[in-house]
Amino acid sequence: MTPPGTLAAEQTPDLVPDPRALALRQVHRAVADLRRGTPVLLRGPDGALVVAAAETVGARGLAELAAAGLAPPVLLLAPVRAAAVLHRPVPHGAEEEGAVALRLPPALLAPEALRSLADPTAGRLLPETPERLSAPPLSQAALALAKLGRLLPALVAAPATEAAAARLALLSVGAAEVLAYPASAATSLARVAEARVPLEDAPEARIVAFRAADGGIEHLAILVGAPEATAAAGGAPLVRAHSECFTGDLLGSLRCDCGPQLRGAIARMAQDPAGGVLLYLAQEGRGIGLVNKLRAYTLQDGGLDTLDANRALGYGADERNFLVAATMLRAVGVERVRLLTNNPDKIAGLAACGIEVLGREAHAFDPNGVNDGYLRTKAERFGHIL
Ligand SMILES: Nc1nc2c(ncn2[C@@H]2O[C@H](COP(=O)(O)OP(=O)(O)OP(=O)(O)O)[C@@H](O)[C@H]2O)c(=O)[nH]1
Ligand SMILES: [Zn+2]
Repeated sequence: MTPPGTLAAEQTPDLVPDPRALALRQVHRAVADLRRGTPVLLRGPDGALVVAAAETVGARGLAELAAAGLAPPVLLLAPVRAAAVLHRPVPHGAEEEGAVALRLPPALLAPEALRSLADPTAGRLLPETPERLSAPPLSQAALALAKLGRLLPALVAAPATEAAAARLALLSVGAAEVLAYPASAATSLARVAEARVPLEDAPEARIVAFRAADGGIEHLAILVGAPEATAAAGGAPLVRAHSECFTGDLLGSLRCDCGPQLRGAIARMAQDPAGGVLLYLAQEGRGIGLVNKLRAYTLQDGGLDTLDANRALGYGADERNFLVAATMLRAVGVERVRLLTNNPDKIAGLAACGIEVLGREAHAFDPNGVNDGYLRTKAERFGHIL
């Protein structure tokens, strides 16, 4: 019987599940489980894989994984990280497959050893070098799930059945939903709050906050002057898609050029009669997250440049998603823009998402004596126009 004060399912016809909302919710929950060291089940068309993040899994998670798995677990790594662990060049065909599997002898099937295998900054010597196996189906979706959680893309994984995972109350998520998540979350962004916030460099500024249906972190649009009116009259305001940088934006880190770019963009928009929109995107570290950016900095102090450091962690050089920026621009009525950037990928990325980029305005600042190499790498390896 339905308890008093509640509704029976048949009395709430509006509660028909919305497949997209359900998929976002399930992926978000799976990410949270991985982040706290709990295994999850990834489902595909031809079977399922129980996975746990090498970075967070503890003894209990490993025991749950062993109990749910149909075979001994393996370690899934991104090809570049696997090459470093195996002391060999990137294994043949691994780049295309997107993942490499390694056998885990008992000495390596322990939380500390797994963290050393996952993290190139851990720097501990392993008791033995693992052996390469062929990557099981769903490996790529497993790495993608860890990346969504801004974890190192390194997972312990074993084939499993849905029944075994359900017995252990492990969460189950579809691989297709994981792969569709970034685009799906981006297009679900909606305005949730806004306020007038006069800024030192732009007294006429408003901040509009956006939230996606996944319940994840908010992105912000800073409207300087009257860009919406400019757009409504057919003009093109200045736009900057600025990825958040805690170290540069807030602390004034000298390792990058983000702080001057942020303040400089706002000041420039305040001087422009067309006004501007600064998108403050929660894509820290070009989409790898602050924790991994700090790891990348450690690797850079060891000699790698900003691009190779990302790859050594198992991430791509740039993991950002331009659909977030395009959706926000559309929501404030700005679809034709003059883009403040040196990065040609941003122009192409926004254009691919339907934003008309009428022109590019250079946004370079002099090197500060610390970020010289970083800026050089952006020009030489990312193709930045300086
Ligand atoms: N992974 C990583 N991210 C970094 C590093 N240095 C800065 N970042 C991040 O890079 C992002 C800054 O990029 P943006 O200024 O938005 O863009 P850009 O690609 O440099 O292009 P511009 O529009 O020309 O500035 C921020 O999220 C920073 O946290 C680094 O060494 N490694
Ligand atoms: Zn920065």
